[in-house]
Amino acid sequence: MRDIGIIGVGEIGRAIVDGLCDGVEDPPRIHLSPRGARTAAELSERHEGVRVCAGNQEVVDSSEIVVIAVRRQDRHEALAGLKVDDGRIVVNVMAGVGNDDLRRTLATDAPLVRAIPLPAVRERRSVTVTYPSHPAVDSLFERLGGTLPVADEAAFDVFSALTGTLTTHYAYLATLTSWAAGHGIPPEAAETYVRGLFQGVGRSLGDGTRSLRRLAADHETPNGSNERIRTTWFDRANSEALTRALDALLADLA
Ligand SMILES: NC(=O)C1=CN([C@@H]2O[C@H](COP(=O)(O)OP(=O)(O)OC[C@H]3O[C@@H](n4cnc5c(N)ncnc54)[C@H](OP(=O)(O)O)[C@@H]3O)[C@@H](O)[C@H]2O)C=CC1
Repeated sequence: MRDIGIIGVGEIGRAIVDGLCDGVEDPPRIHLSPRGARTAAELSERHEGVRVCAGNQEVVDSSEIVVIAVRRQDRHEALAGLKVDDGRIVVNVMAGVGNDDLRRTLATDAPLVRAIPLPAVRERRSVTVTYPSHPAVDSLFERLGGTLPVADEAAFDVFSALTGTLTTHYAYLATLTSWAAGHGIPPEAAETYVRGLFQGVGRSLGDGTRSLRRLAADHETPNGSNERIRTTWFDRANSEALTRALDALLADLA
């Protein structure tokens, strides 16, 4: 696919453009919506094949694949009245917006594919969940780190809920850092140390030969400090609270 359009040029729109273009020998032509003007202008200056359109209809008319990346609450304003003929392929990255909902808004018979690109598509290092599988869309996300097509929209929503846990992970690390700083460790030293510790965790996650339970056990001395924090803080009540929060998120996404 040579022509890709993006309606909604914010965080995730920008990550997709950078992933498709940065250091790529033969990048696609990319057509951006005018809103998010500063980001759109910056991207079109930085990448040769990227241009800003006069309006959202021009994005659609110029593109074989159109990525919809506005916030959920902005979708009607952004999309109502657009004409999307059946020959285009629409990629819906809006969290919590099902394809039925989007089809009503766009009133089109064009193929609609849901996708969950994450910011790491910028470095082409993130696997993108898609539903339903479509060869052109799957090959687009292959270029950005990989594609994981799933069997139905219910499975898609489960993966979508999982992606809602990322910033909690950063907040957890920030809390560890603040705790150490509260005990007199210079904040910078605390943060550098915590980042290093969990970069090690990231590397060990790359070892697919060990299950997550195995990795936890391998890092734990019986009756040691790790076992103590796991069993006294991440205890059954905490784990169940997390499960309930995920269930509630899933219910809202579905
Ligand atoms: N951030 C992430 O990691 C992920 C986000 N998503 C989904 O992607 C979507 C966008 O998220 P994110 O990039 O974080 O949000 P941002 O707020 O960063 O970007 C949304 C963009 O949409 C633009 N916009 C608003 N109204 C219109 C319109 N009428 N026509 C064209 N563009 C418009 C906004 O412009 P302006 O600034 O002028 O308002 C803004 O640039 C959401 O639905 C989210 O659920 C999905 C996966 C991951």
